[in-house]
Amino acid sequence: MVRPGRPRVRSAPVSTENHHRDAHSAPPALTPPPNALPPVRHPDAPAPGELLGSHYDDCFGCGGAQAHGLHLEARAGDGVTITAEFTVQAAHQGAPGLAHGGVLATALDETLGSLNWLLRVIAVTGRLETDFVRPVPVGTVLFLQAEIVAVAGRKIYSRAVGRIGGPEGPVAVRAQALFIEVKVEHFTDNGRPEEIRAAMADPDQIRRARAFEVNP
Ligand SMILES: CCCCCCCC/C=C\CCCCCCCC(=O)SCCNC(=O)CCNC(=O)[C@H](O)C(C)(C)COP(=O)(O)OP(=O)(O)OC[C@H]1O[C@@H](n2cnc3c(N)ncnc32)[C@H](O)[C@@H]1OP(=O)(O)O
Repeated sequence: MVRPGRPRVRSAPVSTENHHRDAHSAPPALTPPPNALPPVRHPDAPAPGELLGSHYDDCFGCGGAQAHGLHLEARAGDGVTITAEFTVQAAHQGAPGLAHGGVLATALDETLGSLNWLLRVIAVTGRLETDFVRPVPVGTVLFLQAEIVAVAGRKIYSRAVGRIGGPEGPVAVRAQALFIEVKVEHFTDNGRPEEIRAAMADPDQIRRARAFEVNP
């Protein structure tokens, strides 16, 4: 007799090969090609230890104007690395008392996005692969560390890790990513006109966009 309800799924053996992935075993789309080069820190990049500041006040990741945003603060590190922190708020829950996975992915995405500032390149996320290693309670300070691994033309290969509480805390999330360099027109051609108009009227925003544009 066939009973209605949830089908029984016999679980197949689970491969553990991806559990502790590093740059040497990245999936194909996230593996730098043979012609990739090491990243070069731009001479005008913020000094190690300097806060990067928000790239846009209304950014959900780093903007000050988003009440329920992450308010993530990123700081330049040595070489082409950054660190960042954000405190998981009640508005960021998925399960009771725990951070939503999408919010944690946002924190990784924002940290990796900020990292491109050290190259003085505007880039957007093409691919972001995230491992969720341990649950992150509300109230946690998530401490993120990110680095660019390699650059191939417009493609920027990077990775990040998020730890609970501080730089020595247990790993909660990891990510590998591919960012693609774009021109300012990526935003001006595609963004909703009212926000683009407001951004164009804001001298701070213009200055930030120009800083990217003069990239030699
Ligand atoms: C006054 C106004 C001023 C405004 C100025 C603002 C300044 C703001 C400053 C900083 C902003 C940073 C914001 C940070 C926020 C955090 C980061 C995010 O969340 S970003 C949002 C999420 N991401 C997207 O919305 C991308 C959507 N996707 C696209 O627009 C396109 O797909 C794009 C640009 C990524 C690529 O399109 P193509 O036409 O330009 O280039 P193709 O030829 O398709 O790709 C180039 C290469 O990349 C590979 N590629 C592209 N996507 C890939 C993927 N998903 N996986 C693997 N490879 C991929 C391709 O295979 C190709 O490789 P081969 O050159 O042939 O070797």
